[in-house]
Amino acid sequence: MITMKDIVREGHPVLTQVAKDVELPLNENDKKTLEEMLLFLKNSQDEEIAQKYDLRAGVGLAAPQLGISKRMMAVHFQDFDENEYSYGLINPKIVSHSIAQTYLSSGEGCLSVDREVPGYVPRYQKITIKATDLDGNEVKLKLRGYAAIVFQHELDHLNGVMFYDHINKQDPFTIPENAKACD
Ligand SMILES: OCN(O)CCCc1ccccc1
Ligand code: NI
Repeated sequence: MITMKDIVREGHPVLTQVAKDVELPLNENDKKTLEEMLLFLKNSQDEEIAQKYDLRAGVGLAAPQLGISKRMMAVHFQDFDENEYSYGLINPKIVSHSIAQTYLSSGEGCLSVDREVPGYVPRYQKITIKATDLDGNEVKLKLRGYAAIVFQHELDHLNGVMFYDHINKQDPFTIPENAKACD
């Protein structure tokens, strides 16, 4: 099972590389990795398992965070309206997005960053994503608010972008242009 020792931390070059497309159909190895990533997220949100294995709770994970520079990501979370999102996605891409932006007033963190980096992280308020899921099906997801934020955080990892790259250097808490807080 994946534990925190498998997660690379900032400074590792894989986190700033652009990950490569995954060959389809998914080979057994990539499929197993993506299933393990989804299981890690579920484990990290289970109080007992997280405590037993000292897991930091995560709502998403991208393959580069395991040192695997491939365009695969997993998400497992409920948004503020209790919609459930639990996916292993391959070669995800944003096919459209709003002009309007959003951000979490609490800022963001990252399992690959062992420090607080304060500041608002501006993100598109609405995005439409196309990807292939673990069963090999084409999925098209229309996301907004918190769900849009989580998916964009993971997609950034596939492009070697960290959440703090978006924080305004002059004033980390300046309200991003045409943005409304998500929470
Ligand atoms: O890449 C996943 N990760 O480092 C875990 C935290 C994910 C995350 C945290 C705050 C807002 C959006 C997404
Ligand atoms: Ni992250």
